[in-house]
Amino acid sequence: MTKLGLVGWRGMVGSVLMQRMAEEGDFAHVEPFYFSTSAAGSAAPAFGGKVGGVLHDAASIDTLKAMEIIITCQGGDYTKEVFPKLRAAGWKGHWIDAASTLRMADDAVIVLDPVNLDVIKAAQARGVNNWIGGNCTVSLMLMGLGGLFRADLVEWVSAMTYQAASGAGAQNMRELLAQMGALHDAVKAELADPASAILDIDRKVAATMRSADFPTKNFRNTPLAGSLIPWIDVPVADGQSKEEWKGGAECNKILGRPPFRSAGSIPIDGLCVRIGAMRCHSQGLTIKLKKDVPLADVESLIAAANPWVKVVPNEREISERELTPTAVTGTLGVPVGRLHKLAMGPEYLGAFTVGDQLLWGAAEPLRRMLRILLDA
Ligand SMILES: NC(=O)C1=CN([C@@H]2O[C@H](COP(=O)(O)OP(=O)(O)OC[C@H]3O[C@@H](n4cnc5c(N)ncnc54)[C@H](OP(=O)(O)O)[C@@H]3O)[C@@H](O)[C@H]2O)C=CC1
Ligand SMILES: N[C@@H](CC(=O)OP(=O)(O)O)C(=O)O
Repeated sequence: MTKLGLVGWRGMVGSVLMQRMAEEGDFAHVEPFYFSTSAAGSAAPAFGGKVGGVLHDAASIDTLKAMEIIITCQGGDYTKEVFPKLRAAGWKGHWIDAASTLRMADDAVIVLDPVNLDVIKAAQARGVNNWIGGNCTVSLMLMGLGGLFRADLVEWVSAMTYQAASGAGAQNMRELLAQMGALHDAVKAELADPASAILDIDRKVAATMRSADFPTKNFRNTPLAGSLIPWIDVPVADGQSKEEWKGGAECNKILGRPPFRSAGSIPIDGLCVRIGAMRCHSQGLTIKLKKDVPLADVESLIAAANPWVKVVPNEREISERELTPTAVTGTLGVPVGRLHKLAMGPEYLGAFTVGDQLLWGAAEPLRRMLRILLDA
């Protein structure tokens, strides 16, 4: 039975991964070894009905070296610290990682098999053994639009994102809820009085958001509830944030295209914005098609690309019901809607897509890569 090392299994992404592995019966195919950066020696969990013994030290290269496959959701600092030492010690096993650290490395593949199984298979044949999950926004956009890329119809894409608090981490999700609670508390009495003036309520809400007591530590001192944050991650070149840069860089790599901004790559760019959703990222997309393709054909191509994408008719009621974070959260479905040709011309397509940032955005591509390796 394949020895599988699990690192970061109790974090937010790791917990979603464990839940999905249990649901899909993946533990039946492996001998799991659980690692910890904080509690080595304590009892390991028993996901999938398999008792895992004790927690191993996630910094122990000797123990990690005995694994045939390691999946880590521990984060980039862990990868930076441990991965080079493990390879330097001669470890030849498969490394599956949620962190961005190794994504653009030449000897690593960004995995999203419903979109790039061909790239994964070719890499397996070359002996690649570093398999990295893509950025959540990127993976969710490609799950939605994969059919158009596969048909080579996309000249460029502009993605305007509406990213959930979960992308910033578990503490940020908590802080968003604390902010919502603080805003409600500030105007509770006025809300209970139907005769109160809405502009007084609004003034109090704005004052609460701007007050020094408002809980904003995790969001870099910026309120999110009742507002938004038009910057995600650090600045990079050309006026972009790193999250925006990942759109172009990672999409092209996932699709097996030349590097972003070089000949043959697809320009993909836009603005990434944090909003007060819990764990679903949404994206408003402008797509320049290579030619005028009838809308019905566009819809068929999108719908046929994978079993999880679903075209939502461009109608008000169904869009309000099915094309929202509330409808999608906790599911593997990737609805794509608002599909219509834009006023700029018949090659310009408007679209809106929503996806769970912790499932297809993080855990699911890793889980599926594990199965590809186990089934090889
Ligand atoms: N959040 C996201 O949207 C995405 C994250 N990623 C990547 O995954 C990495 C992990 O992200 P995420 O899961 O959000 O990180 P978490 O902070 O939830 O978990 C990371 C680690 O923190 C330790 N930890 C300390 N206190 C707790 C606690 N109270 N509950 C659970 N774990 C705790 C655990 O390590 P230990 O058990 O060893 O103590 C855990 O494995 C990120 O750094 C990023 O690289 C990738 C895609 C999306
Ligand atoms: N940066 C993403 C989440 C994330 O972890 O991305 P990456 O895996 O590329 O570091 C967000 O804030 O929504």
